Amino acid sequence: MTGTLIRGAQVITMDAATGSTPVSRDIRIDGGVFTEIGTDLPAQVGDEVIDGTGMLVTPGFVNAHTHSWEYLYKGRYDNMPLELWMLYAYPILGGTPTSPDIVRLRTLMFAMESMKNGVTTLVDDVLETPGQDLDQLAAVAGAYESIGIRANVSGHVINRPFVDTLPFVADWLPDDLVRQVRAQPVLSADEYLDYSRTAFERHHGAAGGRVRYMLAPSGPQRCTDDLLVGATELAAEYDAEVHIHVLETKTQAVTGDELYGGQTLVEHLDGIGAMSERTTFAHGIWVTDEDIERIARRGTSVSHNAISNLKLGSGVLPWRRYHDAGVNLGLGTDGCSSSDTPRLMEVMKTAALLHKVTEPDLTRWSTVDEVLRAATIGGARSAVLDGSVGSIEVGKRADLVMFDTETLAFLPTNRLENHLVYSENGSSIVRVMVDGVTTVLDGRLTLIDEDAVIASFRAEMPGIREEQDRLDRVNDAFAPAFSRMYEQASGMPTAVNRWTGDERTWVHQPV
Ligand SMILES: Nc1nc2[nH]cnc2c(=O)[nH]1
Repeated sequence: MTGTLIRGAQVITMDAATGSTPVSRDIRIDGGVFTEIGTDLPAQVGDEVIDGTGMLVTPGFVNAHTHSWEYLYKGRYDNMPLELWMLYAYPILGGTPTSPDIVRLRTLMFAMESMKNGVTTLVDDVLETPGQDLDQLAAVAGAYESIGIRANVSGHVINRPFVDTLPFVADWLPDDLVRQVRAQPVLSADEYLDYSRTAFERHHGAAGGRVRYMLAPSGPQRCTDDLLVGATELAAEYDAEVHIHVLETKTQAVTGDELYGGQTLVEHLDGIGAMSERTTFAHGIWVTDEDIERIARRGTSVSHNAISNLKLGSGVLPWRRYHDAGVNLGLGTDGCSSSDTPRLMEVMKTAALLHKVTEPDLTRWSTVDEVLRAATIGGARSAVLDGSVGSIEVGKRADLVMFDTETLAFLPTNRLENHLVYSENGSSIVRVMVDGVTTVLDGRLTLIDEDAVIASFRAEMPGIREEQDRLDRVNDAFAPAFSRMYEQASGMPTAVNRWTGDERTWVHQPV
């Protein structure tokens, strides 16, 4: 067999000509790339021919921001704002190291659920134990190699004491607890960059380019400036993504005032040279108009993580203002502890609905076209950078999702693109391809034994749960201080809703 020919499908190409409007096309794939797209294409000798009648084919979806390790805590926490939730989900005094076996299993579980939902590329900001264990990173990268998905893996790092990355909290905590937290080891910038160089050499471009390493300073207020600048420079050397959480919560906006003398976190990052077209900001909710202009000017992308932002009560990203400024947006699920799902289609639907509530002027509501763009080429541009994925065009990597439209979700097939975003949840997916290889067929993974993975994962879960219960009890000691800090920060004016004086109005309300 040489190539694959998909005949007579409805195709959302996301190319410049037809965008998100379905058109009838044949698609030929060879050597992992789309080689021909047209009508009445002849099959070549040895081609596998797939009947596309009644099928909708889209580019593979890109999850532009997630944390695979949180798969273990799906459904575990609820009704906590980010700062309190992070205390539990990211144990402040450090968790126990996780074995590479568990890392591999949880990554596979996460990737299985992602890919069955049409995700062909994901940006996995993996948090590992302090010290950044390369064996764990190898387990994550290896899992993605074996399951056939395209992935960026990090390198997530916090290198300032956690209590100093948040406003006020140290004031509320007993001194001995603050001392304990400050005594925790943190990586120096050089240690992180050395680790990252090794990770680049081992993983960047593995599996024919499918697996890439990225740098992931957790947030400007969580990292030293030399680490942020060093990461930006190293990313340029390896042409890799730099992934940073920025202005997810009002508390973080207050932090900017406290740490950077009234500068916003975006101003600070720009001022030290830590923003470029390789940078993606995760969240980007509490931004000023000027921040958005800076983001546009630097060509930095933003990942919109609508469901996680709702679940943690963080706020709503200013979708229309980003579009007005021409900022490239992707969509992300965030981790399964703050969103409970790696299914990007849920984020697509939420993003399409949410911004109809936040914008009173209906000409400024979110559209299906914008959502599909963010879920495909927008996310791809932020993650893969070189334009080789994200749309169905000749020469691009052959990542696609095929939906059966003769299903309850798609019938009566009025406008397929609307059904895709508003009616379908992944249940009509019959095939997923990455690099021209079928990775999901009729609801089953093709490259790994998913039943065996699930069985092993289930066997590990009781021990994992017990350890997390123990850590929760340790972290309970910090919770009251974190709650008070959250309340205090929430009540404060911030850079994004500052009193303007003359006009006597509040400006830039994010919702
Ligand atoms: N939502 C969210 N998840 C995280 N995981 C690690 N850091 C963060 C963060 O800042 N926000």
